[in-house]
Amino acid sequence: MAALRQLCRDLPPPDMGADAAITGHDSQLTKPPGSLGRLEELARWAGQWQHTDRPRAERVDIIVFAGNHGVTAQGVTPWPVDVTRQMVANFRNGGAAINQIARVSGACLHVVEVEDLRPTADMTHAPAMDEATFLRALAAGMRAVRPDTDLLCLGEMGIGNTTPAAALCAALFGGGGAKWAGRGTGLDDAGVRHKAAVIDRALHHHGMHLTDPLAIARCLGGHELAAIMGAVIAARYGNIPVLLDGFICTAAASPLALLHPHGLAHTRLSHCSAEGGHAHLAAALGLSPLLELGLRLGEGSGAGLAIPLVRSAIACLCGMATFAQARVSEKA
Ligand SMILES: O=C(O)c1ccc[n+]([C@@H]2O[C@H](COP(=O)([O-])O)[C@@H](O)[C@H]2O)c1
Ligand SMILES: Cc1cc2nc[nH]c2cc1C
Repeated sequence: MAALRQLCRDLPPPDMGADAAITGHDSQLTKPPGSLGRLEELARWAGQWQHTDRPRAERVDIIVFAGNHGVTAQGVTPWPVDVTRQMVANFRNGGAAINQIARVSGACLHVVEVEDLRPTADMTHAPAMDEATFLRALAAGMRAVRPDTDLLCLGEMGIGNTTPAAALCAALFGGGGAKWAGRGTGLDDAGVRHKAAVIDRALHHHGMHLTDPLAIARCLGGHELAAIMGAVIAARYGNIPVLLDGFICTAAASPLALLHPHGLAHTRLSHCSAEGGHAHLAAALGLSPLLELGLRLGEGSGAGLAIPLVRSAIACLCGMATFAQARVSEKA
């Protein structure tokens, strides 16, 4: 745990030389300054973290981390837990939404069954993971990041995982179960109230241990959430910008924001999920979503949909003519 904490404290900074070069080049391109809006910032972000003034998004990976959750014993999801394994098979057979989005976006999809889909402990009675399991799940996420990736999209699959995600948010940012519990895969109002009460019970059970972001991630998180955090850390050390997906994915990365003042600077939030807690979480982290499509699927779907935005941003930065090259007059 001490080594992990140090790794989080020592996260490398962006390349501000690349940033300055991109800003200079962008000002020469044949468009009114600022007219590409957030695309200009996206291209600069990619360059800062790839450490180059000519960023690329050719090799794009989408990794879906799958895991199961002991807290499903508390009736927090309307779906049977077997659906996690069944959906993993569906990903492998090409039949899920993310397979179609990955194909259209030109990304390579990888699926990782974290801890072989064994469930975590029920967080209302015990820490979801012991230290060894938490570190193993985190390391699985780190290993899944390929060093030659230009851009990494993260997603998850895990029946019941909106509950650990909401519990994590409540412990990290305050507000209790009622603020963070949402409908997930389709709970009704009574189901959401029950889920909020389950979260409050877990928070109460772990109360005295919940001051440290890593302890929170271990006691209230999940295997696939820990793996996502590992992947976000590995990407930072590997100079790979990251697109986060929905509520669970963002919650999984959140401990890093409290362990390092710029812990999530190499990430962008691809979209704002319809899961109620996601907008609260984006606000707490100061992240502004790229898309708002009413998605609440997970699987990395929102991250996959944002790939063309990053590609377009980079294509404009690297492919546009300058005023001099195109013989276009500059602003008077
Ligand atoms: O990405 C999101 O914001 C999101 C919001 C609601 C549900 N999900 C997906 O639904 C599953 C968890 O929902 P639940 O109701 O079983 O906790 C899990 O597989 C997630 O990928 C995902
Ligand atoms: C069918 C189904 C597909 C999913 N994909 C991500 N989470 C999911 C949850 C369910 C229930």
